[in-house]
Amino acid sequence: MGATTCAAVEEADGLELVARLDVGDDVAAGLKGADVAVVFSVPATVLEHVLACVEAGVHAVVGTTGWDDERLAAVRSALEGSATGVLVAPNFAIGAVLLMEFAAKAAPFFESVEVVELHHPNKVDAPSGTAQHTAHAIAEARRAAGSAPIPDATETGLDGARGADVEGIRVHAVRLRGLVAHEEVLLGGPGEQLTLRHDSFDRVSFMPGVVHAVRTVGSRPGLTVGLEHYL
Ligand SMILES: NC(=O)C1=CN([C@@H]2O[C@H](COP(=O)(O)OP(=O)(O)OC[C@H]3O[C@@H](n4cnc5c(N)ncnc54)[C@H](OP(=O)(O)O)[C@@H]3O)[C@@H](O)[C@H]2O)C=CC1
Ligand SMILES: O=C(O)C1=N[C@H](C(=O)O)C[C@H](O)C1
Repeated sequence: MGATTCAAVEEADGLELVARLDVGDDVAAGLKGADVAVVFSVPATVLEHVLACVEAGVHAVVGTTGWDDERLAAVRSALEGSATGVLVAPNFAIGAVLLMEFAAKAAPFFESVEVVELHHPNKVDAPSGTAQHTAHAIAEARRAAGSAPIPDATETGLDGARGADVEGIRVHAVRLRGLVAHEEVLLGGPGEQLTLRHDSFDRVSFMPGVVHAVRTVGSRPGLTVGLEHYL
């Protein structure tokens, strides 16, 4: 993602690539002269990198996954009283953002909803950040609508066979050579099924969203989670 992002920024009107940082580089020194940093590193170091951006007053567009409430709270707290903006977006593909919105809209109308994410086998985290964001959006929509719990989604007694439980939504992770990044949301009711699917066949699919975020983050102080808030 780092290399694809650098190429996209170099091609984008009005943007200038001022540095590329990799493992071992001095992040604080690399941020000098930058307005915005784009972060696609690894879950283990992403918080440290984002806090370095906040400390330097550099806006951050963050694609790295593996976030939890505690780490997001640390970013929020570092940003208090600051004009700096941070966007943490689990997926920059416009189609994936729309899939999440469509899934949340449809979720209260079906008895059962499950999420299947499918990725290349080099992915280090599971379930994907996108699948977790999707499950949270579905759970929130069902709560708001007063939907009943999904049958057979919690306390199944079938550990390892029914995927992860994310807020009462079952999320399944497939890792397969040849795949890039894909997600399906399956919604079932008596006698019918709705399937929503998004496929990223190439990493260029994330670039329009990344470039839009780079152009927008400076006008959005504080922490934003999800590209949908910038569209
Ligand atoms: N939000 C979105 O739309 C997308 C998000 N992602 C997420 O982005 C992240 C990166 O994905 P991807 O590019 O495929 O993964 P890669 O493994 O290809 O890249 C990770 C990069 O981080 C570097 N890195 C590792 N440790 C450090 C460190 N301590 N400091 C700085 N850099 C480090 C790696 O360097 P080296 O190779 O030298 O180890 C590598 O260049 C993942 O969390 C993934 O889920 C991916 C695609 C889209
Ligand atoms: O690691 C990946 O490749 C991807 N990671 C993100 C995620 O975890 O959701 C976004 C996309 O699915 C590609």
